[in-house]
This record gives sequence, structure tokens and C-alpha cells, in this order.
Amino acid sequence: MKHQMEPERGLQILFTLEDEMVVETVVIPFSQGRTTVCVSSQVGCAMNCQFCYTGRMGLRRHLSTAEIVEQAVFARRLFTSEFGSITNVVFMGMGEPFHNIENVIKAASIMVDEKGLQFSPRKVTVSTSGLVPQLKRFLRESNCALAVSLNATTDEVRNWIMPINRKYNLGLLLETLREELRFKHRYKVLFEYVMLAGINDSFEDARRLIEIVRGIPCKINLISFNPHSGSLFKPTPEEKMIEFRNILAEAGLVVFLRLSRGDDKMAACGQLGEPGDIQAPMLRVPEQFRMAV
Ligand SMILES: C[S@@+](CC[C@H](N)C(=O)[O-])C[C@H]1O[C@@H](n2cnc3c(N)ncnc32)[C@H](O)[C@@H]1O
Ligand code: SF4
Repeated sequence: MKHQMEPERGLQILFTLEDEMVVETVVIPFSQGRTTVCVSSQVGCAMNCQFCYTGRMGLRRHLSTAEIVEQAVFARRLFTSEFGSITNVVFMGMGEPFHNIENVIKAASIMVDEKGLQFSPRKVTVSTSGLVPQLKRFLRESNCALAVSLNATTDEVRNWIMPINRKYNLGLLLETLREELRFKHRYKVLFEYVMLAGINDSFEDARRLIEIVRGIPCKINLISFNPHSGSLFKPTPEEKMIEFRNILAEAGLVVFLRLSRGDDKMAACGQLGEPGDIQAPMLRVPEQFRMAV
């Protein structure tokens, strides 16, 4: 595993693997001494979410346990002096972690092991697009935190922007969480919701979101869409994101806004990878959204 810093793209680290494939890791310094390393679990991704740059690559291969852990080890070594220490790990880089569940569960356990990287389990978060059987397994076998990329409040929209929903729909995903979390004491799932202008950001969506997560111990992250070349979508304006947030907060939900981290040099969620010439297919835009994209 060789590595190289990409000064042009800020805190992005590129690792060249033994087979010359390249994987990306991002270090995100927040305020108050919190620094998060965002690790990849695959080269590319098979899930083909329509708003995600990595998804366009298709899946090249899974990463081994060692290749995942090494990203956190290296980031910690590199950033300890400059930004304090790495405090959090999120599996939100390239790939769908639960598509590579075996290696991800092992990597996460090494990260929290006393003889390993000694992170607190609450500070290691695995994010999924919603592979239901693997999600159940993770909740039963791992004590690390879980994030679920929701990104829509109806099957109609989610079937389009996240095709995995055709296999495991919203009802099944949310019912599984409701059931499984009954056995996890003081555990909250983090729902991620990337806001796409005119697609999933209406006030009706906000009200539906309140209904569909009812009974699930959760926090919600509203994420600003990071545009990339060739993408159909536009980010929801900041004021609208704030109004959307307020509707959720007034209903008693714990909700955070993750506004864009700014410049296009910063490597960010859903902007990692290099699709190349052969790309995953773009899906047909449903009739009612033709004007929005
Ligand atoms: C890149 S994914 C990796 C983890 C996992 N595959 C998943 O989907 O949760 C991490 C997060 O980035 C979000 N994301 C993907 N593309 C994005 C984009 N262009 N702008 C903002 N967030 C994006 C996803 O919805 C997800 O919540
Ligand atoms: S959002 Fe996650 S699951 Fe979807 S294509 Fe991107 S990396 Fe894969």
C-alpha cells in the first residue's frame, strides 16, 4: 500500500494498493478538537446511487481488512501533530461497507480493540445505503455506530436515486431498524439525508420524514449535495435546508445541518473516485422530476 497526498484536494490521501488500484481517504478537521477520518471499504461501488460520483465507477473490488485499517492508521500517524489527534472514524468514503461486510466488521473491531486502535465504539460509524440482512448482522455483531443513508421519503424517489431500494424498500429498512434497535440499549442510528433541489426537499418530504422515522431512536444529518461533473442534481439552497431542519426540530427530532464544506478542492462525500470511460448506467428520470433536473 503506497500513499500520496493530494495537495490540490486538501486533506485527501490517495493510497495505491498492491494491484495499482487507487483508493481515497479523507481527513476532515472539525472544530473543538474533533478530527474525523473517512475511510473507503471498496474500490468503486456497485450500488449506483444516481447522485454519487463513486457510484459511477461501478465496483472494482472489495478492500481487505488490512487495507481498511491501514487508512485509519496512516491518517492518525500523519495528522496527530498538526490537528490534534484523529478522534472519529466514519466508513463514508468509497464503497458500500455492507457489501464487504466480512472485512468491514473485522476492520471496525480492530479499530475499537484495546490491542488495536483503541477508538471508542461510539466514534466508529459505518454508513450504509441499506442492505438489510447485513445491517441486521452488523447490529447484532458489532458495537460500533450505524448510519443509514435515507435520502428520500417515498419508494418512488428512492427506487430511482438509490436502486438498492428496489431490493430492500423503505418500509422493510425502517421496520428492521425499529425491531433491531429495541435490543440495543441507548443506541441511536444516524440517518443521512442528502438534499437534492426539487427532488426530496419539499416541506411535504420533511413532514413525511417525521412520520417514517417515528419510533426509531435516531439523529438526522441533513447534508448539502456536493455537485460533480455530469451530475443531474442541484443542491438545495441553504435557506431551504434551514427551514427543512426547523420543521424536523419542531417535531422533536435531533437534527444537524451539514452544509457544504465549501470549495471544490475539498474532497467530499460522494465525490471520490475516478469513473473512467466505462460507467454505471444513469437511470430513467421519473416523469414528475424531469423539470427539476
Ligand atoms: C459516499 S457514501 C459511502 C457510504 C455508504 N455507501 C452509504 O451510501 O452510506 C457516504 C455518504 O455520502 C452521501 N453522498 C453520496 N454522494 C453525495 C454527494 N454528491 N453529495 C453529498 N453527499 C453524498 C451518501 O448519501 C452517504 O450518506
Ligand atoms: S452513496 Fe454509497 S452506496 Fe451509493 S453509490 Fe455512493 S458509495 Fe455507493
